[in-house]
Formats: sequence, structure tokens, C-alpha cells
Amino acid sequence: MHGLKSALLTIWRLILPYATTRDAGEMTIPLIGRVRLQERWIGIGLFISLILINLFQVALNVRLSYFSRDLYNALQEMDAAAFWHQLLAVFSPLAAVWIAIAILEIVVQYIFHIRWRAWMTRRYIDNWLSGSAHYKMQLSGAEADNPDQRIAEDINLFIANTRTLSLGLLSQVATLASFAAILWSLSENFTLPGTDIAVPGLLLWVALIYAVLGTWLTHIIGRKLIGLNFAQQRYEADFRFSLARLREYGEQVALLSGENAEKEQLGQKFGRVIDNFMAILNRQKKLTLFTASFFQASVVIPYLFVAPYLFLKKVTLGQMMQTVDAFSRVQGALTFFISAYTTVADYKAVVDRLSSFEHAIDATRRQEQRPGVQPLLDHPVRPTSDNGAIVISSVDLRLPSGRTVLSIPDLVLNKGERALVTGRSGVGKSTLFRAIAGIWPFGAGRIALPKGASVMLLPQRPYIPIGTLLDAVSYPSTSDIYPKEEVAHALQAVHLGHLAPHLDDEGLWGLTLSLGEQQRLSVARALLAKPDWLLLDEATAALDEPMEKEMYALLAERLPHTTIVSIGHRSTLDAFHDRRIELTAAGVGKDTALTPA
Ligand SMILES: Nc1ncnc2c1ncn2[C@@H]1O[C@H](COP(=O)(O)OP(=O)(O)OP(=O)(O)O)[C@@H](O)[C@H]1O
Repeated sequence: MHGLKSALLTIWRLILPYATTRDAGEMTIPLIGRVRLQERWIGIGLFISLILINLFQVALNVRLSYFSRDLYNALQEMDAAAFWHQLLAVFSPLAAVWIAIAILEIVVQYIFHIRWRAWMTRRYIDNWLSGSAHYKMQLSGAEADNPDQRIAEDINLFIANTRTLSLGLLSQVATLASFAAILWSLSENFTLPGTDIAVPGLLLWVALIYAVLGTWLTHIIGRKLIGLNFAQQRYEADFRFSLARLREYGEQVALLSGENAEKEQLGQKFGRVIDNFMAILNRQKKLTLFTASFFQASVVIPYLFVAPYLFLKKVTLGQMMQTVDAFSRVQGALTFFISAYTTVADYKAVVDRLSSFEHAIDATRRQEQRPGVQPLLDHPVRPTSDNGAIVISSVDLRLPSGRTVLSIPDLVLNKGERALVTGRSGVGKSTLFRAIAGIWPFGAGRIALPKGASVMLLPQRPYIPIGTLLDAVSYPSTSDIYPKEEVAHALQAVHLGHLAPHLDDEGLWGLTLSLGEQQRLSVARALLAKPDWLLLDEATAALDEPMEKEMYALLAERLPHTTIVSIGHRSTLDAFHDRRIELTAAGVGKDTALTPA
């Protein structure tokens, strides 16, 4: 019981944000035109329409059950006129309304689904990306597996199942209420078969006992499916992700002839998919054996009870057929849970996956706000400096494990001064840059940035998004921000002018461009973005020395107001900087003034 309560609460928490959003929405309604309303009212309005449609369908079913009684009675009495009347004057208009309602239901269902999905997907993407939560989740180990699957698939399934199960339940309750009344009145005077013991509403009691027993047994047999379905989704997503990753790193795998290792790993991942699938099959087999027998038996039961009365001529054929129909409807409503068990099992898995994803994001944010330590990232407001410098005071950079990687008691990076940060590999240079950029959550201390200053970081291996070359060069801005000519000029400046005619070409640019070309493309991004601070983390390490020199000269010439701080190992970099700061395990080692060439 407690489990059910907490599951319902979790579902409610997932539904609530859409039901209470104040976001503006717009919708075109036939005959009325375009309406602007808060999105929640549109969603709630659509859902209420679905409820009404479902109730109307139940009412139609009740009406049809009387049609069926009258039709069979007409047949039994060989009354042709009554038969044709029932078929043409009663059934035909009911059937026409039935069809129209079915179409309306589909349309409303689809619109409701896509609107809720669009809203929820946007919200999840926002939450996942804001404050670099996607990255910090990975770092802190709070990451929920396969976030892509949760956003792309689980939201979709959650909405589809919430709709089918809630509306299904509602229409089954309505069916139960209306047909239970019919069943009661039809079997009001029944006696236990073969005896004179009167049991009013006998068939209703039979249906009730039978269904409660069936539902309980279904749950006992099927409950393992919930965990198995959860695992299945995870294994499928792991396997898919490995394939996608292999595609991305195809060249490295081919160069290292890593295909055998890949095959082995893919085989293992797919093996898990198969093993779990077989476990599901096993469980499903037992469940189906039970539910199928249960449903087959329930076809015969009403006949067993009513047929003796028909032969004694105590009920008409029409009454018997209506009783059979009512029994099966009541039975169907009561055993809704049984037929929907697999959906419920899937649903529970999806709900768990979405809520654990939300928890992981929340946990990451809470970690940033842990009391007791002066958080490195004063999220969402970062400390600012008044003198235009980046001021680092008492900073202790740690790893996710808690181990300190670098301590810097005091370091000021002055505006306009080109600084080169050096130090042995692994000393923590990149981690310091991450902390300055505001994405490294582990550690304590204070890093103050000039108020309102924009900071851009160019890593050694630039990220190239999937899309056109224009998308790649404009990144992190969108491709409509810069005029194309400006982008083409930036490409020319970094000696990639030959790519300018291909700005609109879609391609795997991250795979086709050499690392040096990608680094130059990254410099072009900086030329376009004109940040106040540019942090180059070995961002030109793949270039030959003359080209590297040219890139630094270009940045100095085109971005005279940008302060450059570089990380690098090459001694030739000294010539482009005013100051060299050497980091050591003990903190800042030598801090030397340089004379730029
Ligand atoms: N996400 C992470 N989880 C655990 N350890 C990490 C993580 N990122 C970095 N580290 C560790 O932190 C230390 C510092 O890494 P960092 O990348 O800052 O070094 P670096 O000085 O830039 O090295 P290099 O010159 O080789 O690029 C390394 O020992 C690295 O293994």
C-alpha cells in the first residue's frame, strides 16, 4: 500500500509542472479560430475533452447493449420488422456517432500528447543544460544513465501511458458502474445453480470475486516484470549509445584496429539485452498463461449461470445475451489492471527513470550549495572584481573524490596582460580554467571575474556540433547571429577560406576536419565572438609553429580588447605572452615577466 502511495505521488510530481505552468500557449480550434491561453489551461481543457469523450463512449456502449437485447429478442421471436428496425433505425445512427467520436478522440489525443511532450521536453532540456548540470552530473557521479533516452523516449512513453492508463481507468470505472447496475437487475432473482437459494445480483458477485482473485494473482505473477522492464530500457540504451560512440570515433578505432575489442564489448552489451529479454519472456509466458486462461474462462462463466434459466424459459435469448455482454463488460472493467499489467510495469519503469533523472539534477545543484564550505561556484551569482582582473584567492581545487589537486593562495590575472600558464602534465591547469569558466564544482575559495565580462574557453579538442559548417563556426552562438560574409572572412583569416563556399553543407565536420583545422576553426569562433577574456587550453597545440605564431598575431590584431590567457607546454609560446605563471603541486611556482616578440 505504501509502495502504491509513493508511486502515485511520484507520478503526480511529474504531472504537476505541466498542470500548473503559466507559460503562454496558442491553439487553433476549428470554427472558433486561434486562442491564446496559458498552456496549462489548454492542456487541462484537452484532457477534460478526452474524459467527456470517454464517458460518452461508455454511454454509447450501454445504449448498444439494449440494442443487442432487442435484436436477439426479435430473432428469437422471428419478428422481421423489429429486426430491420433495430438494424437500420437504431444501430446505423449509433454507429455513425461512434465513428465520428472515434475520430474526434484520436485528434484530441494526439494534440494533447504532442503539446505536453513538447512542453516537458523543453523543460527537461532546460534543466539538464542550465548551469552546465549535464556536465556536473557526470563529474559528481550523480548522473542518471542515458539522459538522452530519458529525454527522447521516456517522456514520450510517460505521457502516452499516463493518458491511456488514467483514461482507461476512468472509462472502466464508468463501465463498471453502468453495467454493474444492468447485471444486478438482470440477475436480481437468480438462485444458486441447482438449488433454491436466492442470491440477488448473483452474477455481479461472481464477477467481483472472480476479478479480485484474478487481479491479485496477476500482480503476484507479474510484479517481477517492473524491474525487468526497467533494466531492459537501460541495456537497450547502453547498447545504442555504444554504437553511436563507435560511429563517432570510427577513425580512432580503425587506426588502432580496435574492431575486435569493439565487437567483444558490443557483444557483451547486446548479451545483456538478450539475457534480460529472455527473463522478460519467461515471466511474460507465465503471466500470459494465467491471464489468457482467466479471460477464456470468463467467456464461459455467464453462460454456465444463465443458460439453465433460458432452457427453463425464465429468461429470453435477448436477456441472456445482454447478461453475457454485461458480465463481460463488468469483468473487463474489473480486470482492467490484469490486461494493462504489462503497460503498468512499463509505466512504473518509465516513471522511476524520469524521477531519478530529476533527482540527479537536483542533487547536482544541491551539491553546489552545500553549507559549511565556501563553494567554488557561487551559483547562480559569481563574485566580481572591480579592477577588471580575474582574482583568485584561497582557491583549493579538488577532484570529485575530494582529493586536492591544486591550491592557489593568491593569483591575479590582469586585464590586458597576456599570461601563459605552464606546469607539468596533470598538475591541474585545465581544472583551473574550468573553475574560472565556472563549470568545476569541486573545491573551495573565491574566483572573482570582472563584472559583466564575457569569457570564452577554447579547448585543445574543439567540440563540433552535428549540422552545417555555419553552425560549427558560429558555435556557441546560433547560426543566424553572424552575417555569412563575416563568417567567411573569419574562415579566410584562419586559412580555411577554401571552406567558405561550404558553409551551408551538412556534414560530419568533426570527423572530416583535421585537428589543426578544427583548432583554427575554433580561433575563427573567437574572432566572431570577441570575448573580453579568451582562455586557450592548448588550443593551438596541433598547429605547426609558424601557423601558431600567425594565429596569436591574428588574435592580437583582431581582438585588441581581449585579454588572452593560455595554457601550453611549448617554449615558443613565450614570445606571445607578457607573463609566465608556472603551476606546481604546491601552487603557483615561478611567476615571470616576459618580453613579447
Ligand atoms: N572528471 C575528473 N574526474 C577525476 N579526475 C579528474 C577529472 N578531471 C581531471 N581529473 C584529474 O585532475 C588532475 C588535473 O587534471 P588537468 O586536466 O587539470 O591537468 P593538466 O595540468 O591540464 O594536464 P595536461 O597538461 O596533461 O593537460 C589529473 O590528475 C586528472 O586525472
